[in-house]
Amino acid sequence: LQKAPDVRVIGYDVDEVTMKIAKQINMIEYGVKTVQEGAEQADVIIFATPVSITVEHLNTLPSWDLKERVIVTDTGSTKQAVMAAGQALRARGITLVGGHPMAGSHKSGVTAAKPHLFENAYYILTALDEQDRWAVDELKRLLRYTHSKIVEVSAEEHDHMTAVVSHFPHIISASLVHQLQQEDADYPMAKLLAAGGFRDVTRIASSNPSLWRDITLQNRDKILEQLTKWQQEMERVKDILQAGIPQHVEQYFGDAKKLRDSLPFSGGALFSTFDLQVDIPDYPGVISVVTGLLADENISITNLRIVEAREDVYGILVISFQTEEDRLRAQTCIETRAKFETHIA
Ligand SMILES: NC(=O)c1ccc[n+]([C@@H]2O[C@H](COP(=O)([O-])OP(=O)(O)OC[C@H]3O[C@@H](n4cnc5c(N)ncnc54)[C@H](O)[C@@H]3O)[C@@H](O)[C@H]2O)c1
Ligand SMILES: O=C(O)C(=O)C[C@]1(C(=O)O)C=C[C@@H](O)C=C1
Repeated sequence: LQKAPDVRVIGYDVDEVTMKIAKQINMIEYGVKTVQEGAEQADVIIFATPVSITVEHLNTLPSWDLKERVIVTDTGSTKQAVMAAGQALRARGITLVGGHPMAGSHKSGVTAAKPHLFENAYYILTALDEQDRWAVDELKRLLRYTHSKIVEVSAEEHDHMTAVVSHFPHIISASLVHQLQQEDADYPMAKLLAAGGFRDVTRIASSNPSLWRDITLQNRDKILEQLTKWQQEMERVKDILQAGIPQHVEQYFGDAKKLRDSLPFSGGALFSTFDLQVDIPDYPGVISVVTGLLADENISITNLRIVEAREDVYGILVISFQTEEDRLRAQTCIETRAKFETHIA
C-alpha cells in the first residue's frame, strides 16, 4: 500500500472473504465488524463502495458518533449524488470532499488492487466550495503517495466529463456485444472471427454489471445527453457512407486517428505505459539502432511508434515502457550511447 507514514488503515467490507484477503495482503492494518465501528475511529473515512451504497452510508453518517474534524471522501465514479449528500452532511457539521481516481479496470474485488494503480492517473476531487479547503489540502497530502495527478472540478463538470470519456463508452461497448449476439443465430461463426479490434473495443463490457447499473443510473441525464449526440454522430457517418465519396470516408477515419493519437492517456499504472520521446535523425535503420541499444541493456519495451514526421530532418519516436525505472534507464542509454535527444512529456 502506498501511504503516508503517519497513516493507519482500518477496513470494513460486507464480504468476509474480502476482509480476510485485505488483511493478508496488508492492505488494511485491521478489520472492524461494522462500517459504523470503523467510521467512528477514523480521522478520514473513504468509501470505496458501489455508488448507490456510498450514498446510503453518507445518509446514515449523522447518526454515528464521528470524530469532530473527520473528513469524509469516496472513490465513486459519479459525483453529483454524492455531493448532494455532502450538502446535507455539512448542515450536520460533517465535511465531505468527493474523490474519483480515474484508473481501474473491468476487474472487481480486492485482488484487482495494485499498489501502483493510481500512478500517473488523474485523481479528481470535488469539494462543495472554498469553505472545505482545509479538508481538500489534507486529502491532497494523504493522496500524494498514490503519485496520481490531483485535480479539482465541480461535481457537475465531473459528471459531464466522465459521461463523455467513461460512462457512455461503457454503453457503446456493451451495445456492440449485444449487436454481435443478435447476429449469432444467422452467423454463428462471427463470434469466432472476433479478434483484436472487437476485443479492444469491448473489454469494458466485461465490467461488473451491478457497479455499472449504479453508475449509469446516478449519471443517467448526462449519459442520455451523450446518447443523443452519438445518434447525431451516427447519422453524420451514415450520410458520409451513403454518399460514398472516398475522400470523405478517409477523412472521417483520418480526423479521428489524428485526435486519438494525440490523446494524453493517463489511465494509471494498470494499462498505462511510460513513454519516452526520442528525436531521431531521418536515416534508414535508425530505429533499429535505438532498439538494439535497449536490447543490449536488457530494457524491455512495450510499444514503439512515430508520432510526427516533422518538416525538418527529425522525427519523433515514442517508445513505451512498463515502468518508470525502465524509462529512466532507457533515457540514459539513448542519450549517452546514441547521443539522441530525449523528452518525457
Ligand atoms: N473499477 C474501476 O475501474 C473504478 C475506478 C474508479 C472508481 N471506481 C468506483 O469505486 C467504487 C468501488 O469500485 P470497485 O471497482 O473497487 O468495486 P469492487 O466491487 O471491487 O469493490 C466494492 C466493494 O464494496 C463492497 N461492498 C458492497 N456493498 C457493501 C456494503 N453495504 N458495505 C460495505 N462494503 C460493501 C463489496 O463487497 C466490494 O468488496 C465504485 O464507486 C466505483 O464506481 C471504480
Ligand atoms: O479501464 C476500465 O476498465 C475502466 O472502466 C476504468 C474506468 C474508465 O472508464 O476509464 C472506469 C470507471 C472509473 O470510474 C474509472 C476508470
